[in-house]
Amino acid sequence: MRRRPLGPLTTALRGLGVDLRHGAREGHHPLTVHADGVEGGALTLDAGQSSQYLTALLLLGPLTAGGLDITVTDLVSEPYVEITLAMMRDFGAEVRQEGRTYSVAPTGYRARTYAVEPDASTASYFFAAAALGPGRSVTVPGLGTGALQGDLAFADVLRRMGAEVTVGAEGTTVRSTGTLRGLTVNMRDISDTMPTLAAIAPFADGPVRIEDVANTRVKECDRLDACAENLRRLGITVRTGPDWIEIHPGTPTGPATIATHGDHRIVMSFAVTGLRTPGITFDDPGCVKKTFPRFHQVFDAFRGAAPDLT
Ligand SMILES: O=C(O)C1=C[C@@H](OP(=O)(O)O)[C@@H](O)[C@H](O)C1
Ligand SMILES: C=C(OP(=O)(O)O)C(=O)O
Repeated sequence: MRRRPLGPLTTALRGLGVDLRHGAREGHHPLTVHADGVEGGALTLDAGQSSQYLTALLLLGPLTAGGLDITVTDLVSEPYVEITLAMMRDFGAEVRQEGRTYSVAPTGYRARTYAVEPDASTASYFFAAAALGPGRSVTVPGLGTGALQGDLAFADVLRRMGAEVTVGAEGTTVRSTGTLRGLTVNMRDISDTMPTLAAIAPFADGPVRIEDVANTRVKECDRLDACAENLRRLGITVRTGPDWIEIHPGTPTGPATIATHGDHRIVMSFAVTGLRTPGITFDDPGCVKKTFPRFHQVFDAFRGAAPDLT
């Protein structure tokens, strides 16, 4: 967490009169906030490195005294803004959007019962495993046409690669067709699934090039470098640039220990590679606890399960 850049959010909060002090390095955790409510007002924000600067401020908006007007100059991971706005409205917030300006009224929130969708980012590992085949199909119920999460679009990427994908009102099914094509894909909106795609990319019949994912370099680890490092350990040819990765077809070869860098998504992604690569182990398998503490048990059961899994 100490590596993660927070500067734009810090600047915005200080501009709103919040007394925020960083404990070690300016613009990084840890931090201390002394506050007695926030008056609100207008601000300009660069969310080109993380949508979480914007969503944090949006969530604050209803709780300010006078409301917030936030004008965004750049933005990544836009579906996370959409899901935040939808959920805020479900809890009684009023947000207007005109172009790149979000105006949040000081309504407060109303408590209610709320059903949380199954996690689409986590589903990506099982969808990717289904696309790898052979003869596999995976259905995730409760994650279908009405889903709010942008990461469900990962299923569209698998469709472009040749998998059979059905998104219905009740859920989503991915089925292998025996074909996995290479492609060039922009993952700016769905970058948490970049490692999932990288991990199955060697099995495609042509290069897989993933573009516009610079912000994956400032996640739990530098995910572009971590994917490249681990694919190379498995004997795969990989090229990377500031915001892209290109993975060439090949047969990943173990045994190999995946360098996880403490990142849950690196473990879960390379577990999918492990379905077709004997001898993959992890230097820190337990780091999946961030989002999926029982991942290894569930994935082992999946590995041995019937080919049609719900
Ligand atoms: O709002 C959120 O919970 C998230 C927003 C995205 O982050 P960035 O906008 O920082 O890319 C996403 O990658 C992250 O996993 C979760
Ligand atoms: C929460 C995640 O990402 P971030 O570190 O961007 O919050 C995640 O990868 O699940």
